Amino acid sequence: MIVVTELTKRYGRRTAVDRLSFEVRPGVVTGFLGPNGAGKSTTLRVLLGLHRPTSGSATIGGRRYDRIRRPLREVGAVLDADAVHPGRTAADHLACLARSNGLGARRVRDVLARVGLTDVAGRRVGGFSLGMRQRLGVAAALLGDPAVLLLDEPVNGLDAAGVRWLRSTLRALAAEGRTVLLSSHLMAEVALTVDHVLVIGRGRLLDSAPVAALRNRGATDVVVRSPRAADLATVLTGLGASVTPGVDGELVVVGLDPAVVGDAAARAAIPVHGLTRRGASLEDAYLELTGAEAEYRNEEGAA
Ligand SMILES: Nc1ncnc2c1ncn2[C@@H]1O[C@H](COP(=O)(O)OP(=O)(O)OP(=O)(O)O)[C@@H](O)[C@H]1O
Repeated sequence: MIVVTELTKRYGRRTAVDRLSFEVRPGVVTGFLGPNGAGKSTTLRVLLGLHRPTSGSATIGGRRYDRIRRPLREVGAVLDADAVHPGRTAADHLACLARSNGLGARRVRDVLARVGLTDVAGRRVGGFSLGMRQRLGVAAALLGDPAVLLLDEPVNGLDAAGVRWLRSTLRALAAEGRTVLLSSHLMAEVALTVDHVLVIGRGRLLDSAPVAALRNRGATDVVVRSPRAADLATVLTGLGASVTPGVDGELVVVGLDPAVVGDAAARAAIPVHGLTRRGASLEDAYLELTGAEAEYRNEEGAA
């Protein structure tokens, strides 16, 4: 469990994090979202004891990071995929970390296997692709078998296979009861990976919600296809919907649930060949939340 309470962090006159409070629960993957400069990395750095808070607190398992006796066994972090000496092999890098944290060689083998790097364990990290370096970062974070995982922009630069791998790995780690928090500035990047999102802007919490709730918040359309589209349009308009005809007998219906559309077609004996809810994208909901922040930044950029 991660608990951030009234956390403020200032760098000189710039307030990076502004009285931020939130909790991250175990068992689910939580996304920490916000536009560039929103304060995500700063918050993670405070959580990891790399920066001191100006005020407020940030704890992991009830303790500040610097009070945790064996940090690697409590919290694993993936901050920067390039923070590994390029001349070292993957196995050496992990073995060194394990030794300095009192962990056995067995753990190195286990985490290499878990992230699928066993076959390249003896290769120098300098020759690794970004995806392989990200895997190595996750392996290092898992060395101490921690209950909490923090990942800063882990999806950045990964290809489709890498994203899929990360998604299933993080989901599996959460399913084991771990607390998993990953940051991103793009909703689309993490929409399929996270269960819950914390959205921040200008250092403040804008929202904390399950992804499903955020998805349902925006307006939704129903797309229905029928060989008698014109008749169906008349029926649906009669029920108060706004109906826009598309191609191939498709109608875009606003103002009715899919069930109501299907039932109305059945009552009128109009065949339906397709019926789908087209949700406002999560990205839309996210942009709406962070819109004011983006405007502020654009003005700042223009100035
Ligand atoms: N060490 C620092 N010294 C001064 N200002 C900093 C420092 N670190 C961050 N900031 C400022 O604090 C604000 C928040 O930055 P932070 O890196 O936490 O945002 P972020 O949400 O992680 O952004 P990004 O998605 O771009 O990584 C920004 O305005 C940034 O310029």
